Amino acid sequence: MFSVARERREVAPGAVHLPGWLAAERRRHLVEACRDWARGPVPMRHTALPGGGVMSVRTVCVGWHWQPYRYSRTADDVNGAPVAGFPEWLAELGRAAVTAAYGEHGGYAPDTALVNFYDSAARMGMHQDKEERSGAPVVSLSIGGACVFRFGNTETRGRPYTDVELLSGDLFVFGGPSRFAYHGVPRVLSGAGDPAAGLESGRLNVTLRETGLGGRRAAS
Ligand SMILES: O=C(O)CCC(=O)C(=O)O
Ligand SMILES: [Fe+2]
Repeated sequence: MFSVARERREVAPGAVHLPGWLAAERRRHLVEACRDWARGPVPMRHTALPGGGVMSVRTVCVGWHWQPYRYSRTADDVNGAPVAGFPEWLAELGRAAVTAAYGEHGGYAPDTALVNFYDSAARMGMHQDKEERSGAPVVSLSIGGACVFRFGNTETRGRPYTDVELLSGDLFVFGGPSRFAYHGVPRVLSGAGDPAAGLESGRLNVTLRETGLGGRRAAS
């Protein structure tokens, strides 16, 4: 079969795409962890938006709970439960990811993860990740069906932007001058999942961030 080589690419200054970074074993482990987090103490749900709608992706958070547009330790817009602890292995994975992107991790200490599940119809509009009080990079890990990831600029939701295809195992890190760039997922391209990683259908995306909000909550 003819295949197009996918290589490391700096999409914008500080925004790096590393195709196929997560090996099968790590993908499997991450899928299993996401399944555990989705079971509770806070269930995976469609986040309610202030305008009355809901997001099409389903989300569960680790370390800190994100709701539009703040972080808290309890899932006040879901069931009020304390969010699952942020495990050390996930922080280590984040440091390895930043090192892979930039050559060093600079003491990266992520303390929250947003786990998003996309079915074939789900999408995410252009937004900034800006509730964090830290300029540390965002680490984005994708597993499952391919999607179009749109990475833009820090000024507007519109052009210029670059559309990147994210496949299972891809890493995307955005920091430095790109940390507060608008980005989104205009469409999912495949509902195939990643059966080798234990994901039968859909797409999982995990973003790691430093909230800058205080001490880490240890996993129990
Ligand atoms: O699903 C993705 O690739 C991006 C997710 C995202 O931007 C977010 O959770 O803030
Ligand atoms: Fe985001």
